[in-house]
Amino acid sequence: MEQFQTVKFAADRLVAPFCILLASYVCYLLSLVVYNAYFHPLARFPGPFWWGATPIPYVWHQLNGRLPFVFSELHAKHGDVVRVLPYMLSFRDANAWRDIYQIRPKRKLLTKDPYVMSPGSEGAYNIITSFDPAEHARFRERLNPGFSTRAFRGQELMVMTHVDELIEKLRAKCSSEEAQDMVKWPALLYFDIVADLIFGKNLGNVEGEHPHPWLDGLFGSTMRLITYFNAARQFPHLTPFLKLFFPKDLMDQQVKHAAFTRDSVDERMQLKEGKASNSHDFMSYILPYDEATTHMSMAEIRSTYGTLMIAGSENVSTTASFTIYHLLKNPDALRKATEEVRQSCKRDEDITFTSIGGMKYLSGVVNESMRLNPAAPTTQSRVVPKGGVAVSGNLVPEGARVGAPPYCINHHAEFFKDPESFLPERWTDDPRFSSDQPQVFHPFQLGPRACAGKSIALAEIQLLIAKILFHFDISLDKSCAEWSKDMKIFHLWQLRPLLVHFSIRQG
Ligand code: HEM
Repeated sequence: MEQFQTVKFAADRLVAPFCILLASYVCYLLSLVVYNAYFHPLARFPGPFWWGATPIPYVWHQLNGRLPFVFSELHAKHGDVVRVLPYMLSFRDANAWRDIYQIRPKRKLLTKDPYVMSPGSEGAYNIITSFDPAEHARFRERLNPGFSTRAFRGQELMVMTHVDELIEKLRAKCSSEEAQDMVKWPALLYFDIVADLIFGKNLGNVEGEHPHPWLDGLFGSTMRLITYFNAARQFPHLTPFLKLFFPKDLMDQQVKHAAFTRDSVDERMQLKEGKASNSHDFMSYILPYDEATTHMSMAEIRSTYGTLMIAGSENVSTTASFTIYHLLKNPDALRKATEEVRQSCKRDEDITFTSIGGMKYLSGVVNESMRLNPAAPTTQSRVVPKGGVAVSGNLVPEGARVGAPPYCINHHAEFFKDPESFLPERWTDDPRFSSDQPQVFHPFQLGPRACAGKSIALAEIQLLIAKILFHFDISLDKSCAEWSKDMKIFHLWQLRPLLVHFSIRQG
Protein backbone atom coordinates (compact mmCIF):
# COMPACT_ATOMS: atom_id res chain seq x y z
CA MET A 1 0.00 0.00 0.00
CA GLU A 2 2.82 2.33 1.00
CA GLN A 3 4.66 1.43 -2.17
CA PHE A 4 1.55 2.21 -4.24
CA GLN A 5 1.27 5.63 -2.63
CA THR A 6 4.93 6.41 -3.39
CA VAL A 7 4.39 5.57 -7.07
CA LYS A 8 1.19 7.65 -7.17
CA PHE A 9 3.01 10.58 -5.55
CA ALA A 10 5.82 10.38 -8.10
CA ALA A 11 3.27 10.22 -10.94
CA ASP A 12 1.40 13.25 -9.54
CA ARG A 13 4.63 15.21 -9.53
CA LEU A 14 5.20 14.42 -13.21
CA VAL A 15 1.75 15.57 -14.34
CA ALA A 16 2.48 19.31 -14.05
CA PRO A 17 5.78 19.31 -16.03
CA PHE A 18 4.18 17.06 -18.64
CA CYS A 19 1.22 19.43 -19.03
CA ILE A 20 3.56 22.42 -19.30
CA LEU A 21 5.62 20.60 -21.93
CA LEU A 22 2.51 19.64 -23.89
CA ALA A 23 1.06 23.15 -23.68
CA SER A 24 4.38 24.63 -24.88
CA TYR A 25 4.45 22.23 -27.80
CA VAL A 26 0.85 23.04 -28.75
CA CYS A 27 1.68 26.79 -28.51
CA TYR A 28 4.72 26.21 -30.71
CA LEU A 29 2.59 24.40 -33.30
CA LEU A 30 -0.06 27.11 -33.25
CA SER A 31 2.52 29.84 -33.72
CA LEU A 32 4.00 27.82 -36.61
CA VAL A 33 0.56 27.63 -38.24
CA VAL A 34 0.10 31.41 -37.85
CA TYR A 35 3.63 32.07 -39.16
CA ASN A 36 3.15 29.76 -42.17
CA ALA A 37 -0.25 31.20 -43.00
CA TYR A 38 0.54 34.91 -42.68
CA PHE A 39 4.28 35.65 -42.38
CA HIS A 40 6.09 32.93 -44.37
CA PRO A 41 7.83 34.22 -47.56
CA LEU A 42 5.47 31.99 -49.60
CA ALA A 43 2.34 33.29 -47.84
CA ARG A 44 1.60 35.65 -50.76
CA PHE A 45 1.07 32.75 -53.18
CA PRO A 46 -2.44 31.36 -53.76
CA GLY A 47 -3.62 28.06 -52.33
CA PRO A 48 -6.01 26.62 -49.76
CA PHE A 49 -5.39 27.97 -46.25
CA TRP A 50 -4.57 24.65 -44.56
CA TRP A 51 -2.20 23.49 -47.32
CA GLY A 52 -0.07 26.58 -46.76
CA ALA A 53 -0.40 26.53 -42.98
CA THR A 54 0.47 22.86 -42.29
CA PRO A 55 1.71 19.81 -44.20
CA ILE A 56 -1.31 17.80 -43.03
CA PRO A 57 -3.54 18.01 -46.17
CA TYR A 58 -0.58 17.17 -48.43
CA VAL A 59 0.40 14.17 -46.32
CA TRP A 60 -3.22 13.04 -46.02
CA HIS A 61 -3.65 12.83 -49.80
CA GLN A 62 -0.16 11.43 -50.24
CA LEU A 63 -0.95 8.55 -47.87
CA ASN A 64 -4.29 7.98 -49.61
CA GLY A 65 -2.47 7.59 -52.93
CA ARG A 66 -4.39 10.52 -54.48
CA LEU A 67 -1.90 13.41 -54.41
CA PRO A 68 -1.34 13.90 -58.20
CA PHE A 69 -5.12 13.87 -58.81
CA VAL A 70 -5.72 16.38 -56.01
CA PHE A 71 -3.03 18.64 -57.49
CA SER A 72 -5.17 18.83 -60.65
CA GLU A 73 -8.14 19.96 -58.55
CA LEU A 74 -6.03 22.54 -56.70
CA HIS A 75 -4.70 24.04 -59.92
CA ALA A 76 -8.19 24.09 -61.46
CA LYS A 77 -9.37 26.13 -58.48
CA HIS A 78 -6.37 28.35 -57.65
CA GLY A 79 -4.62 28.83 -60.99
CA ASP A 80 -1.19 28.03 -62.41
CA VAL A 81 0.78 28.57 -59.19
CA VAL A 82 -0.39 26.87 -56.00
CA ARG A 83 1.18 26.65 -52.56
CA VAL A 84 0.90 22.94 -51.78
CA LEU A 85 3.06 22.83 -48.65
CA PRO A 86 4.13 25.63 -46.32
CA TYR A 87 7.46 25.68 -48.15
CA MET A 88 6.53 24.39 -51.63
CA LEU A 89 4.92 25.77 -54.80
CA SER A 90 3.47 23.78 -57.67
CA PHE A 91 3.67 25.30 -61.19
CA ARG A 92 1.35 24.19 -63.97
CA ASP A 93 2.27 26.63 -66.74
CA ALA A 94 4.22 25.98 -69.96
CA ASN A 95 7.54 27.50 -68.78
CA ALA A 96 7.70 25.66 -65.48
CA TRP A 97 9.61 22.62 -66.76
CA ARG A 98 12.31 24.77 -68.33
CA ASP A 99 12.61 27.15 -65.35
CA ILE A 100 12.73 24.44 -62.71
CA TYR A 101 14.62 21.51 -64.21
CA GLN A 102 16.86 22.80 -66.99
CA ILE A 103 20.28 24.39 -66.76
CA ARG A 104 19.79 28.10 -67.56
CA PRO A 105 22.53 30.58 -68.47
CA LYS A 106 23.67 32.83 -65.62
CA ARG A 107 21.56 30.96 -63.12
CA LYS A 108 22.35 28.45 -60.42
CA LEU A 109 20.94 24.97 -60.87
CA LEU A 110 17.91 24.03 -58.79
CA THR A 111 19.10 20.85 -57.11
CA LYS A 112 17.18 17.79 -56.02
CA ASP A 113 15.66 18.08 -52.58
CA PRO A 114 17.84 16.58 -49.81
CA TYR A 115 14.71 16.58 -47.69
CA VAL A 116 13.02 13.90 -49.80
CA MET A 117 16.07 12.05 -51.13
CA SER A 118 17.15 9.18 -48.90
CA PRO A 119 20.41 7.38 -49.47
CA GLY A 120 20.02 3.90 -50.89
CA SER A 121 21.40 0.67 -49.45
CA GLU A 122 24.43 0.88 -47.12
CA GLY A 123 23.69 4.57 -46.53
CA ALA A 124 25.22 5.63 -49.86
CA TYR A 125 23.56 8.08 -52.25
CA ASN A 126 23.19 6.94 -55.84
CA ILE A 127 22.51 8.13 -59.40
CA ILE A 128 18.87 8.93 -58.59
CA THR A 129 18.99 10.08 -54.96
CA SER A 130 22.17 12.17 -55.07
CA PHE A 131 21.35 15.86 -54.62
CA ASP A 132 24.92 17.16 -54.81
CA PRO A 133 25.65 18.10 -58.48
CA ALA A 134 29.34 17.15 -58.26
CA GLU A 135 28.57 13.75 -56.74
CA HIS A 136 25.83 13.16 -59.30
CA ALA A 137 28.16 14.08 -62.19
CA ARG A 138 30.70 11.54 -60.87
CA PHE A 139 28.04 8.79 -60.94
CA ARG A 140 26.63 9.81 -64.30
CA GLU A 141 30.06 9.78 -65.93
CA ARG A 142 30.50 6.15 -64.90
CA LEU A 143 27.06 5.19 -66.15
CA ASN A 144 26.98 7.10 -69.43
CA PRO A 145 28.78 4.47 -71.57
CA GLY A 146 25.92 2.05 -70.86
CA PHE A 147 23.42 4.59 -72.23
CA SER A 148 25.33 5.55 -75.38
CA THR A 149 23.97 5.00 -78.91
CA ARG A 150 26.63 2.32 -79.41
CA ALA A 151 25.56 0.50 -76.26
CA PHE A 152 21.90 0.82 -77.30
CA ARG A 153 22.63 -1.03 -80.56
CA GLY A 154 24.52 -3.69 -78.63
CA GLN A 155 21.54 -4.20 -76.31
CA GLU A 156 19.08 -4.99 -79.11
CA LEU A 157 19.77 -8.71 -79.38
CA MET A 158 19.49 -9.22 -75.63
CA VAL A 159 16.18 -7.31 -75.41
CA MET A 160 14.84 -9.14 -78.46
CA THR A 161 15.71 -12.54 -76.98
CA HIS A 162 13.78 -11.80 -73.79
CA VAL A 163 10.77 -10.37 -75.64
CA ASP A 164 10.67 -13.40 -77.97
CA GLU A 165 10.74 -15.70 -74.95
CA LEU A 166 7.61 -13.97 -73.63
CA ILE A 167 5.92 -14.12 -77.03
CA GLU A 168 6.49 -17.88 -77.10
CA LYS A 169 5.00 -18.21 -73.60
CA LEU A 170 1.93 -16.23 -74.68
CA ARG A 171 1.62 -18.31 -77.84
CA ALA A 172 1.60 -21.49 -75.75
CA LYS A 173 -1.16 -20.00 -73.57
CA CYS A 174 -3.41 -19.36 -76.58
CA SER A 175 -4.62 -22.96 -76.57
CA SER A 176 -6.16 -22.47 -73.15
CA GLU A 177 -8.98 -20.00 -72.67
CA GLU A 178 -7.23 -18.54 -69.65
CA ALA A 179 -6.78 -14.74 -69.67
CA GLN A 180 -3.22 -13.53 -69.16
CA ASP A 181 -2.24 -10.92 -66.59
CA MET A 182 -0.56 -8.13 -68.53
CA VAL A 183 0.74 -6.56 -65.36
CA LYS A 184 2.46 -9.73 -64.27
CA TRP A 185 4.04 -10.68 -67.64
CA PRO A 186 5.60 -7.26 -68.39
CA ALA A 187 6.94 -7.16 -64.81
CA LEU A 188 8.60 -10.56 -65.27
CA LEU A 189 9.95 -9.56 -68.67
CA TYR A 190 11.38 -6.17 -67.78
CA PHE A 191 12.96 -7.39 -64.55
CA ASP A 192 14.72 -10.09 -66.61
CA ILE A 193 15.86 -7.44 -69.08
CA VAL A 194 17.14 -5.01 -66.48
CA ALA A 195 19.10 -7.76 -64.70
CA ASP A 196 20.69 -8.66 -68.03
CA LEU A 197 21.31 -4.99 -68.80
CA ILE A 198 23.06 -4.34 -65.49
CA PHE A 199 24.66 -7.63 -64.46
CA GLY A 200 24.61 -9.67 -67.67
CA LYS A 201 22.60 -12.39 -65.98
CA ASN A 202 19.26 -14.01 -66.69
CA LEU A 203 17.03 -14.26 -63.63
CA GLY A 204 14.61 -16.53 -65.52
CA ASN A 205 11.40 -14.78 -64.46
CA VAL A 206 9.66 -15.33 -67.80
CA GLU A 207 11.10 -18.80 -68.23
CA GLY A 208 9.81 -19.86 -64.80
CA GLU A 209 6.53 -17.96 -65.36
CA HIS A 210 6.88 -16.79 -61.79
CA PRO A 211 8.63 -13.92 -60.05
CA HIS A 212 12.19 -14.70 -58.98
CA PRO A 213 12.43 -14.25 -55.16
CA TRP A 214 14.20 -10.92 -55.82
CA LEU A 215 11.20 -9.57 -57.76
CA ASP A 216 8.51 -11.20 -55.63
CA GLY A 217 6.66 -8.33 -53.90
CA LEU A 218 9.28 -5.74 -54.93
CA PHE A 219 7.25 -3.65 -57.39
CA GLY A 220 4.98 -1.25 -55.57
CA SER A 221 6.66 -1.80 -52.21
CA THR A 222 9.73 0.42 -52.68
CA MET A 223 7.72 3.40 -53.83
CA ARG A 224 5.18 2.85 -51.08
CA LEU A 225 7.96 2.95 -48.51
CA ILE A 226 9.43 6.10 -50.11
CA THR A 227 5.96 7.68 -49.83
CA TYR A 228 5.85 6.85 -46.11
CA PHE A 229 9.38 8.25 -45.60
CA ASN A 230 8.47 11.47 -47.38
CA ALA A 231 5.27 11.81 -45.40
CA ALA A 232 7.05 11.21 -42.09
CA ARG A 233 9.68 13.81 -42.94
CA GLN A 234 7.04 16.53 -43.09
CA PHE A 235 6.96 16.27 -39.29
CA PRO A 236 10.66 16.48 -38.39
CA HIS A 237 10.15 16.21 -34.63
CA LEU A 238 8.14 13.04 -34.99
CA THR A 239 9.99 11.32 -37.85
CA PRO A 240 11.92 8.76 -35.71
CA PHE A 241 8.71 7.90 -33.87
CA LEU A 242 6.62 7.64 -37.07
CA LYS A 243 9.20 5.35 -38.66
CA LEU A 244 8.31 2.77 -36.00
CA PHE A 245 4.94 2.38 -37.74
CA PHE A 246 6.28 1.67 -41.22
CA PRO A 247 4.90 -1.71 -42.34
CA LYS A 248 7.38 -4.46 -41.59
CA ASP A 249 6.82 -6.25 -44.91
CA LEU A 250 7.94 -3.12 -46.82
CA MET A 251 11.08 -2.83 -44.69
CA ASP A 252 11.79 -6.54 -45.18
CA GLN A 253 11.48 -6.12 -48.96
CA GLN A 254 14.23 -3.50 -48.87
CA VAL A 255 16.51 -5.73 -46.83
CA LYS A 256 15.92 -8.56 -49.30
CA HIS A 257 16.48 -6.23 -52.27
CA ALA A 258 19.76 -4.97 -50.78
CA ALA A 259 20.96 -8.55 -50.21
CA PHE A 260 20.17 -9.65 -53.78
CA THR A 261 21.86 -6.51 -55.13
CA ARG A 262 24.96 -7.08 -53.03
CA ASP A 263 25.23 -10.70 -54.15
CA SER A 264 24.73 -9.79 -57.82
CA VAL A 265 27.34 -7.02 -57.72
CA ASP A 266 29.84 -9.28 -55.98
CA GLU A 267 29.12 -12.17 -58.32
CA ARG A 268 29.55 -9.97 -61.41
CA MET A 269 32.82 -8.59 -60.11
CA GLN A 270 34.21 -12.07 -59.77
CA LEU A 271 33.22 -13.17 -63.28
CA LYS A 272 36.05 -13.32 -65.77
CA GLU A 273 35.77 -11.02 -68.81
CA GLY A 274 33.28 -12.31 -71.39
CA LYS A 275 31.61 -14.73 -68.97
CA ALA A 276 28.43 -12.69 -68.44
CA SER A 277 25.50 -13.63 -70.69
CA ASN A 278 25.56 -10.05 -71.97
CA SER A 279 29.13 -8.80 -72.20
CA HIS A 280 27.94 -5.18 -72.70
CA ASP A 281 26.17 -5.05 -69.36
CA PHE A 282 26.42 -1.82 -67.35
CA MET A 283 28.82 -3.32 -64.85
CA SER A 284 31.29 -4.24 -67.58
CA TYR A 285 32.11 -0.51 -67.85
CA ILE A 286 33.44 -0.33 -64.30
CA LEU A 287 35.40 -3.59 -64.37
CA PRO A 288 38.00 -4.52 -63.32
CA TYR A 289 37.05 -2.56 -60.26
CA ASP A 290 39.53 -0.22 -58.66
CA GLU A 291 38.09 2.47 -56.42
CA ALA A 292 40.81 4.97 -57.34
CA THR A 293 40.01 4.84 -61.07
CA THR A 294 36.30 4.01 -60.89
CA HIS A 295 35.61 6.93 -58.54
CA MET A 296 32.75 5.08 -56.91
CA SER A 297 32.88 3.25 -53.58
CA MET A 298 31.49 -0.26 -53.33
CA ALA A 299 28.56 1.10 -51.30
CA GLU A 300 27.79 3.66 -54.05
CA ILE A 301 27.98 0.94 -56.71
CA ARG A 302 25.57 -1.31 -54.84
CA SER A 303 23.25 1.58 -54.09
CA THR A 304 23.27 2.74 -57.73
CA TYR A 305 22.72 -0.63 -59.38
CA GLY A 306 20.15 -1.66 -56.78
CA THR A 307 18.16 1.49 -57.51
CA LEU A 308 18.54 0.96 -61.25
CA MET A 309 17.08 -2.55 -60.95
CA ILE A 310 13.81 -0.87 -59.96
CA ALA A 311 14.08 2.42 -61.92
CA GLY A 312 14.93 0.47 -65.07
CA SER A 313 12.05 -1.98 -64.88
CA GLU A 314 9.01 -0.86 -62.87
CA ASN A 315 8.41 2.30 -64.96
CA VAL A 316 8.80 0.34 -68.19
CA SER A 317 6.47 -2.38 -67.03
CA THR A 318 3.86 0.13 -65.84
CA THR A 319 3.96 1.95 -69.18
CA ALA A 320 3.60 -1.29 -71.16
CA SER A 321 0.57 -2.33 -69.05
CA PHE A 322 -1.14 1.04 -69.48
CA THR A 323 -0.42 1.03 -73.22
CA ILE A 324 -2.01 -2.39 -73.65
CA TYR A 325 -5.01 -1.28 -71.60
CA HIS A 326 -5.56 1.92 -73.59
CA LEU A 327 -5.30 0.04 -76.88
CA LEU A 328 -7.87 -2.46 -75.72
CA LYS A 329 -10.22 0.28 -74.56
CA ASN A 330 -9.91 2.10 -77.91
CA PRO A 331 -10.66 -0.32 -80.79
CA ASP A 332 -9.92 2.30 -83.44
CA ALA A 333 -6.42 2.89 -82.07
CA LEU A 334 -5.90 -0.86 -81.71
CA ARG A 335 -6.86 -1.41 -85.34
CA LYS A 336 -4.62 1.39 -86.63
CA ALA A 337 -1.61 0.29 -84.57
CA THR A 338 -2.09 -3.35 -85.60
CA GLU A 339 -2.34 -2.37 -89.27
CA GLU A 340 0.81 -0.30 -89.02
CA VAL A 341 2.80 -3.14 -87.48
CA ARG A 342 1.50 -5.83 -89.80
CA GLN A 343 1.91 -3.70 -92.93
CA SER A 344 5.43 -2.53 -92.16
CA CYS A 345 6.64 -5.98 -91.04
CA LYS A 346 5.85 -9.06 -93.06
CA ARG A 347 7.87 -11.42 -90.88
CA ASP A 348 8.64 -11.48 -87.15
CA GLU A 349 12.34 -10.87 -87.94
CA ASP A 350 11.39 -7.54 -89.56
CA ILE A 351 10.46 -6.16 -86.14
CA THR A 352 13.66 -4.54 -84.96
CA PHE A 353 14.75 -1.43 -83.03
CA THR A 354 15.11 0.29 -86.42
CA SER A 355 11.73 -0.71 -87.84
CA ILE A 356 9.79 0.17 -84.68
CA GLY A 357 11.56 3.55 -84.72
CA GLY A 358 9.72 4.25 -88.00
CA MET A 359 6.26 3.32 -86.68
CA LYS A 360 4.78 6.78 -86.11
CA TYR A 361 1.37 5.63 -84.95
CA LEU A 362 2.78 3.09 -82.46
CA SER A 363 5.06 5.76 -81.07
CA GLY A 364 1.98 8.03 -80.73
CA VAL A 365 0.18 5.23 -78.89
CA VAL A 366 2.97 4.94 -76.30
CA ASN A 367 3.23 8.73 -75.92
CA GLU A 368 -0.50 9.07 -75.48
CA SER A 369 -0.51 6.34 -72.87
CA MET A 370 2.32 8.11 -71.01
CA ARG A 371 0.42 11.39 -71.27
CA LEU A 372 -2.70 9.96 -69.66
CA ASN A 373 -0.81 7.77 -67.20
CA PRO A 374 2.79 8.94 -66.86
CA ALA A 375 4.78 6.19 -65.16
CA ALA A 376 6.28 8.81 -62.84
CA PRO A 377 3.18 10.92 -62.09
CA THR A 378 4.33 12.71 -58.93
CA THR A 379 6.04 16.09 -58.73
CA GLN A 380 9.85 15.98 -58.47
CA SER A 381 10.66 18.88 -56.18
CA ARG A 382 13.72 21.10 -56.56
CA VAL A 383 15.36 23.52 -54.11
CA VAL A 384 15.54 27.22 -54.98
CA PRO A 385 19.19 28.33 -54.66
CA LYS A 386 20.65 31.29 -52.78
CA GLY A 387 19.28 34.62 -53.96
CA GLY A 388 16.02 33.11 -55.23
CA VAL A 389 14.98 32.51 -58.85
CA ALA A 390 12.18 33.43 -61.21
CA VAL A 391 9.89 30.55 -62.05
CA SER A 392 7.26 31.24 -64.69
CA GLY A 393 7.64 34.94 -64.01
CA ASN A 394 7.30 34.65 -60.20
CA LEU A 395 10.23 35.47 -57.95
CA VAL A 396 10.58 32.55 -55.58
CA PRO A 397 12.70 33.00 -52.44
CA GLU A 398 15.74 30.82 -51.70
CA GLY A 399 15.14 27.61 -49.83
CA ALA A 400 11.60 27.17 -51.20
CA ARG A 401 10.75 23.94 -52.99
CA VAL A 402 9.23 24.10 -56.47
CA GLY A 403 8.00 21.52 -58.95
CA ALA A 404 5.91 20.85 -62.05
CA PRO A 405 3.12 18.25 -61.56
CA PRO A 406 3.30 15.85 -64.56
CA TYR A 407 -0.13 14.27 -64.19
CA CYS A 408 -1.87 17.62 -63.82
CA ILE A 409 0.00 19.22 -66.75
CA ASN A 410 -0.70 16.26 -69.04
CA HIS A 411 -4.43 16.47 -68.29
CA HIS A 412 -4.76 20.25 -68.64
CA ALA A 413 -7.12 21.31 -71.47
CA GLU A 414 -5.01 24.36 -72.21
CA PHE A 415 -2.14 22.11 -73.31
CA PHE A 416 -4.00 19.16 -74.83
CA LYS A 417 -7.31 19.26 -76.68
CA ASP A 418 -9.83 16.78 -75.26
CA PRO A 419 -7.31 15.85 -72.56
CA GLU A 420 -9.13 12.88 -71.02
CA SER A 421 -9.44 10.95 -74.31
CA PHE A 422 -6.88 8.52 -75.70
CA LEU A 423 -6.00 10.04 -79.08
CA PRO A 424 -2.62 8.86 -80.47
CA GLU A 425 -3.27 11.01 -83.56
CA ARG A 426 -2.28 14.09 -81.57
CA TRP A 427 1.35 12.87 -81.84
CA THR A 428 1.17 12.36 -85.63
CA ASP A 429 0.94 15.89 -87.05
CA ASP A 430 -2.85 15.63 -87.25
CA PRO A 431 -4.10 19.22 -87.84
CA ARG A 432 -6.99 18.62 -85.40
CA PHE A 433 -4.43 18.95 -82.61
CA SER A 434 -2.48 21.93 -83.87
CA SER A 435 -3.34 23.85 -80.68
CA ASP A 436 -1.74 21.14 -78.47
CA GLN A 437 1.47 22.08 -76.67
CA PRO A 438 3.62 18.94 -76.79
CA GLN A 439 6.57 20.89 -75.35
CA VAL A 440 5.01 20.49 -71.87
CA PHE A 441 5.14 16.69 -72.10
CA HIS A 442 8.14 15.29 -70.18
CA PRO A 443 7.52 11.74 -68.97
CA PHE A 444 11.28 11.24 -68.69
CA GLN A 445 11.95 14.64 -67.08
CA LEU A 446 14.40 17.10 -68.59
CA GLY A 447 17.66 18.76 -67.67
CA PRO A 448 20.70 17.17 -66.04
CA ARG A 449 18.56 14.78 -63.96
CA ALA A 450 16.46 13.53 -66.88
CA CYS A 451 16.09 9.80 -67.39
CA ALA A 452 19.27 8.25 -68.77
CA GLY A 453 17.36 5.20 -70.00
CA LYS A 454 14.76 6.91 -72.20
CA SER A 455 15.87 5.34 -75.51
CA ILE A 456 16.18 1.80 -74.21
CA ALA A 457 12.90 2.15 -72.27
CA LEU A 458 10.94 3.25 -75.34
CA ALA A 459 12.53 0.54 -77.48
CA GLU A 460 11.66 -2.14 -74.88
CA ILE A 461 8.03 -1.01 -74.70
CA GLN A 462 7.49 -0.55 -78.43
CA LEU A 463 9.14 -3.85 -79.23
CA LEU A 464 6.83 -5.76 -76.89
CA ILE A 465 3.69 -4.00 -78.13
CA ALA A 466 4.70 -4.43 -81.79
CA LYS A 467 5.37 -8.14 -81.32
CA ILE A 468 2.08 -8.66 -79.48
CA LEU A 469 0.13 -6.88 -82.24
CA PHE A 470 2.03 -8.78 -84.93
CA HIS A 471 1.39 -12.24 -83.49
CA PHE A 472 -1.92 -12.04 -81.65
CA ASP A 473 -5.47 -10.76 -81.63
CA ILE A 474 -6.16 -9.48 -78.15
CA SER A 475 -9.21 -8.50 -76.12
CA LEU A 476 -9.82 -7.20 -72.62
CA ASP A 477 -11.40 -9.43 -70.01
CA LYS A 478 -14.77 -8.02 -68.94
CA SER A 479 -13.62 -7.86 -65.32
CA CYS A 480 -11.02 -5.23 -66.29
CA ALA A 481 -13.29 -2.84 -68.17
CA GLU A 482 -12.63 -0.14 -65.54
CA TRP A 483 -9.11 -1.27 -64.70
CA SER A 484 -7.54 2.18 -64.35
CA LYS A 485 -10.40 3.68 -62.32
CA ASP A 486 -9.58 4.77 -58.76
CA MET A 487 -6.04 3.48 -59.09
CA LYS A 488 -3.76 4.77 -56.35
CA ILE A 489 -0.39 6.39 -56.74
CA PHE A 490 2.38 5.92 -54.21
CA HIS A 491 5.10 7.65 -56.19
CA LEU A 492 4.31 5.13 -58.96
CA TRP A 493 0.99 3.51 -59.87
CA GLN A 494 -0.23 0.63 -57.75
CA LEU A 495 -1.39 -1.69 -60.51
CA ARG A 496 -4.05 -4.39 -60.21
CA PRO A 497 -3.98 -7.48 -62.48
CA LEU A 498 -4.89 -6.64 -66.08
CA LEU A 499 -6.55 -9.66 -67.68
CA VAL A 500 -6.20 -9.98 -71.44
CA HIS A 501 -7.31 -12.75 -73.83
CA PHE A 502 -4.82 -13.82 -76.48
CA SER A 503 -5.49 -15.74 -79.68
CA ILE A 504 -3.22 -16.40 -82.66
CA ARG A 505 -3.82 -13.63 -85.21
CA GLN A 506 -6.33 -14.16 -87.96
CA GLY A 507 -5.23 -13.36 -91.51
C1 HEM B 1 8.97 4.20 -69.25
C2 HEM B 1 10.10 4.05 -68.60
C3 HEM B 1 10.79 5.10 -67.78
C4 HEM B 1 10.32 6.29 -67.33
C5 HEM B 1 8.93 6.88 -67.49
C6 HEM B 1 11.40 6.91 -66.60
C7 HEM B 1 11.32 8.14 -65.98
C8 HEM B 1 12.35 8.72 -65.27
C9 HEM B 1 12.25 9.97 -64.58
C10 HEM B 1 10.99 10.83 -64.50
C11 HEM B 1 13.45 10.22 -64.01
C12 HEM B 1 13.81 11.41 -63.13
C13 HEM B 1 13.59 11.04 -61.70
C14 HEM B 1 13.90 12.14 -60.75
O1 HEM B 1 14.09 13.30 -61.12
O2 HEM B 1 13.98 11.82 -59.55
C15 HEM B 1 14.32 9.13 -64.34
C16 HEM B 1 15.64 9.04 -63.96
C17 HEM B 1 16.47 8.00 -64.33
N1 HEM B 1 16.13 6.89 -65.07
FE1 HEM B 1 14.36 6.54 -65.93
N2 HEM B 1 12.50 6.09 -66.65
C18 HEM B 1 12.17 4.97 -67.37
C19 HEM B 1 12.99 3.91 -67.66
C20 HEM B 1 14.32 3.82 -67.35
C21 HEM B 1 15.21 2.75 -67.73
C22 HEM B 1 14.81 1.54 -68.57
C23 HEM B 1 16.43 3.03 -67.21
C24 HEM B 1 17.71 2.24 -67.28
C25 HEM B 1 17.86 1.07 -67.76
C26 HEM B 1 16.32 4.28 -66.51
C27 HEM B 1 17.36 4.92 -65.87
C28 HEM B 1 17.26 6.12 -65.21
C29 HEM B 1 18.37 6.76 -64.56
C30 HEM B 1 19.81 6.26 -64.49
C31 HEM B 1 17.88 7.94 -64.00
C32 HEM B 1 18.65 8.97 -63.19
C33 HEM B 1 19.18 10.05 -64.10
C34 HEM B 1 20.07 11.02 -63.36
O3 HEM B 1 19.65 11.60 -62.36
O4 HEM B 1 21.21 11.20 -63.82
N3 HEM B 1 15.03 4.73 -66.61
N4 HEM B 1 13.62 8.23 -65.12
